[in-house]
Amino acid sequence: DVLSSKGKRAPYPPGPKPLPLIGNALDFPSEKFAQNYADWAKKYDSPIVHAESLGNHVVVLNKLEDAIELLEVRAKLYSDRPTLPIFPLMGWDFNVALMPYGDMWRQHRRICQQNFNPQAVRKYESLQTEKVQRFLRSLLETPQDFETHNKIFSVSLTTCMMYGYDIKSVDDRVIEVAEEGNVIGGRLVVPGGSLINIFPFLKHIPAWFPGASSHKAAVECKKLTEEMMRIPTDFVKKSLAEGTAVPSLVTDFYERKYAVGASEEEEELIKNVAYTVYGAASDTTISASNTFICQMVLNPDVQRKAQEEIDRVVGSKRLPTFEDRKSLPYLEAIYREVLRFKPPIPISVAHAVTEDDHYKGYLIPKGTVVYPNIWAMSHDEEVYTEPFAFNPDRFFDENGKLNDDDRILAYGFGRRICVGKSVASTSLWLQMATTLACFTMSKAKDANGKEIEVDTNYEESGLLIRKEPFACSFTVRSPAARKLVLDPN
Ligand code: HEM
Repeated sequence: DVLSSKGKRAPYPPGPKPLPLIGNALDFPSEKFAQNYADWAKKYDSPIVHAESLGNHVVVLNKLEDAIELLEVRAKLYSDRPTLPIFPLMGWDFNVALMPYGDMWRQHRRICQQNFNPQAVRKYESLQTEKVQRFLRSLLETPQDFETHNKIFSVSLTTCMMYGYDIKSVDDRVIEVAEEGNVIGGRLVVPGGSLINIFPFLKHIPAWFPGASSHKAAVECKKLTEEMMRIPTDFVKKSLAEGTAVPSLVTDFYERKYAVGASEEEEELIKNVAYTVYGAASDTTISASNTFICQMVLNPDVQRKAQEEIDRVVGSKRLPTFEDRKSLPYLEAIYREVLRFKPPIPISVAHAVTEDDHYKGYLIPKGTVVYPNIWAMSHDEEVYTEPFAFNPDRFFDENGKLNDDDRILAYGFGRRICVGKSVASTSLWLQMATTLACFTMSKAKDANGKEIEVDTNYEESGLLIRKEPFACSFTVRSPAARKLVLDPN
């Protein structure tokens, strides 16, 4: 059915009209991707929109049902990733999240699944508990630095899970290189970010050539990526040699390798997974937990209701634990609402199509880059009334029970769905539960005692959104809460 009855090929989905030669090169948004593509859906009166430049087709799905049909029901065709010619130059070809659909990806994904499935992640519970307790203690000591504490919580949790490497300060070189690498990399890979993506031959131009600035940035990015992999791996080897190693993905691997041997291939797999997870796990979780804090300040009634629930179910003599999760439905609704309200990767990570496909009368050609617009779906007025209000009550049915809308769209779709979602869910939940149990979050006051308005803006960093810095005051809720923070066990 490639050709319609008149012998013409089926049309592409609607979208801006292409110009001769350059197609839609000038139409692609360079910022606010999610909002812009949602606007296209309105403008062209179609939830599926399309644009094209120099043979590169992009399709954006703004409705959940289309994302499910294409990315999940037709997963066999829609599970590839667009590989940009720039990735190897950046050292990003080892990133599991960006690998093409195939055996190499499958081998890496299997290791992720073995470690991060809902049962397996229980092995991280004591580590998550330890890190959350440190987070609470830092909040008590220097509440004004809550953003730093929040960052250290997520990053150190990840580097401990992967390398047994504890990060205590944001000045740690591993944080620095990852951040620089991500900023440079993020700029290069956004649509329209680098000419190298459009003109692959540019990658043969040496970095020192005048004007080869994105090439230079890629080389810099590669150096940083290699450093980011090397520092914690060296740490693991050293700590094993010194007998100070603690269990982690990479430590366990090298222990096994030294004891019974392992192939070089296996070593690469483990190193690539650890490095990918470091990039995938921290900033996403930080984005979500900052949304949580910000919304608690802006919605004191929601906060109070959650605290009442925790007080009722958990009491004040101990901190909430994972066993309490099923007994705290309102907190569960807050977790859902945080990720609905501000999905950390609003248009997700692009999928790519491996064969020509037809859908709803449109042609989606082989190689098309497909973005599910998570933000548009989670703000779909037909599904969520008043989508721009932060309201956990939307997740309860008329009998006051949690409804079955428990699919967190923020984790993406199909075979490439976030493989770390159980880690993310448990880390975020424990952080939210214990913070609410011990602290009240409210607007900070300036030197004159006047409330400081909360900055609700986000900054786009590649495909990720990060909360802009904002002021917030953390007040310990009671002497009992203070005691729990200081002596949680
Ligand atoms: C709130 C936190 C997080 C959010 C919102 C998030 C979101 C996402 C999204 C949207 C994708 C792309 C899904 C798709 O292509 O359809 C993804 C992929 C991925 N995530 Fe997460 N993520 C989070 C935390 C984590 C954590 C904690 C880990 C690891 C422990 C992780 C590991 C990965 C990996 C490895 C991939 C690539 C999967 C693949 O391409 O096969 N993520 N994540």
